[in-house]
Amino acid sequence: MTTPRLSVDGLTVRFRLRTAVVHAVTDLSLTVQPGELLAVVGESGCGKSVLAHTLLGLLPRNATVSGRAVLDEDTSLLTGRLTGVRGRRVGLVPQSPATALNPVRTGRRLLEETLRAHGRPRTDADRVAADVGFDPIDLDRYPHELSGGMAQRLCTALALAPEPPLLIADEPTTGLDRPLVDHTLDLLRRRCDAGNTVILITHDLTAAQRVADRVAVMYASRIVEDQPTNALFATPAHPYTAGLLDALPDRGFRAVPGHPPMLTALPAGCAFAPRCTRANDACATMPNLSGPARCHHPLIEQEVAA
Ligand SMILES: Nc1ncnc2c1ncn2[C@@H]1O[C@H](COP(=O)(O)OP(=O)(O)OP(=O)(O)O)[C@@H](O)[C@H]1O
Ligand code: NI
Repeated sequence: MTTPRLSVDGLTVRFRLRTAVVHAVTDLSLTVQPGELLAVVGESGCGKSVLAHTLLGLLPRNATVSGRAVLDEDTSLLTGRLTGVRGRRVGLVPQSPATALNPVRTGRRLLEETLRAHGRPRTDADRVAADVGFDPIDLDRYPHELSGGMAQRLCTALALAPEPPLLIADEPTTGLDRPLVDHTLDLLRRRCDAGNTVILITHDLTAAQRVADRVAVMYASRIVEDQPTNALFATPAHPYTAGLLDALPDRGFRAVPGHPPMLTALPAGCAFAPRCTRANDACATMPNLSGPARCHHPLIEQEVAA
């Protein structure tokens, strides 16, 4: 099975509530090549998990989706009929492992069922568990007998068991100690080095820096910057990206002042403008992508150095 390329084009997701519409993902485009590890970062509520669920066809009934998401040339992720294909080709490490695990099955049973469903021997269970740092002895426990970090690793093992060429890992290191965080990140990196594709959703920029080839920064439902990892950390172009980097412990520890806007009431122009020290009248209209960033006045290299 060759690894597909993922192309997302103009993806837009809305949720209808009784009195409002949530703009969860807006006009989002990206391409992930085979062997590439793309990190998607951004503050809580910016639409990262909705993006993941959309690619897996897991949206609730109050959602409407437009745009395109295609694996290879022929496999559209957004058509319900291709669920079987998707199940084998796209894996998800869910953000909330505790609620994702069937409570009446032991870890071993869950893992063996997944392996068998994908034509792999049950006897692989111990190895798949050990690979993610889950002690095979603990496979005989039920989900409620697992710590948050153990449930997290079991979910990672379940997502990897079918050996999906595209894995979307939504905050896969939550609840893990530093050594297990690094173990998980390195495991994802090795998958890419073997030719698979990974999308790592994380609020942890240090994690992204450690393993990602590219980083996409989301703000208020849109990608506002998309750059190779080294370039993004050395010369962020969007003021929001620069703000996220300034919040890192080794870079000044200054959080971006203010809060993201409500996704039910987004402004017509740049949604970051109210928090942006560079904002001016131009920001009342939505900026196009200029270079790597969607901004009317992106930072230039000299400013980043200053
Ligand atoms: N089923 C739904 N109905 C209405 N709104 C929803 C639904 N699912 C998600 N949302 C909203 O969509 C927005 C994006 O949520 P999402 O879970 O993608 O954020 P996130 O970037 O993953 O945040 P976090 O870092 O906290 O996980 C939020 O405002 C959320 O409340
Ligand atoms: Ni999320």
